[in-house]
Amino acid sequence: MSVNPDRPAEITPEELAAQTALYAPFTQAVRELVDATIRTTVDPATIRTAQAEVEAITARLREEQLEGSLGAHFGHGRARQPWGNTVVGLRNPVAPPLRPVPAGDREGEVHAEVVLGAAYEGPPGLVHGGVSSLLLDQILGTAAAAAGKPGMTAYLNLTYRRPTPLGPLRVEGWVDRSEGHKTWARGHVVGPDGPTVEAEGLFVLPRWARELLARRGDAEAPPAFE
Ligand SMILES: CCCCCCCCCCCCCC(=O)SCCNC(=O)CCNC(=O)[C@H](O)C(C)(C)COP(=O)(O)OP(=O)(O)OC[C@H]1O[C@@H](n2cnc3c(N)ncnc32)[C@H](O)[C@@H]1OP(=O)(O)O
Repeated sequence: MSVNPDRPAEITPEELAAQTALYAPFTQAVRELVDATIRTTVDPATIRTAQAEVEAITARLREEQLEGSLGAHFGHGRARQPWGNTVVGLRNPVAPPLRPVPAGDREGEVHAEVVLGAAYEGPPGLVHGGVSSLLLDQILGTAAAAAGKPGMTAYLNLTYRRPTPLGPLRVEGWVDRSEGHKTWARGHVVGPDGPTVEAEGLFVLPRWARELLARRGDAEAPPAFE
């Protein structure tokens, strides 16, 4: 986790809400810019003008910025905000974003509705296989964390049953079983015609985290990432 000494790790729910209201629409606007960049058919002069405008905005934003990545150092209580995360990050325009919510009745089960547009294309008109893997890694990890057994991905096995079309999709994850610090999770991407990609993965609470918890006498669980 990266730490920015200028920003407090503990912020109030009100400050969290204010930052969410500020950054969520800004990030969405940049996401729209990416989609428009891919799909625009305007004339060459307009492209050059737009490029200069985008470069000017980038320069303005770089006048003040963090060193390194955003990390997940701030939040309220035990909840940390992974706002730079490439799948769920509220401040990351690369994130589709995925918004997993508790669902179903399997252990740790979480679902996320998502619309993947032109930015996530692999084969023409279809979702890139690596993007499906990205979403499944996150949702399986979230399921493990939701079950109170957070961990890092040790392995992730994927079976691509059929092509995944761009457009509206659902991503589901749940815990299959666990033994101590090891949790096996399963999940799939569901398209208009049913599951397209299936995943099975192992999530391990790393040795350093286990040792940290042992030093604290197991009094405190690992941080929860919202
Ligand atoms: C701090 C937690 C973070 C929580 C984040 C929640 C956010 C949710 C969303 C995030 C979603 C996004 C998620 C991401 O993107 S996570 C980013 C992608 N993943 C990584 O970068 C992980 C890199 N690898 C490691 O850090 C360590 O190797 C891990 C953590 C995996 C093991 O750790 P560590 O080296 O310290 O522990 P250990 O050596 O004592 O091994 C422990 C046990 O595990 C067994 N084993 C290990 N590897 C394998 C394997 N490949 N197959 C089968 N078994 C395996 C091993 O045999 C042993 O078993 P046992 O002898 O005890 O029975």
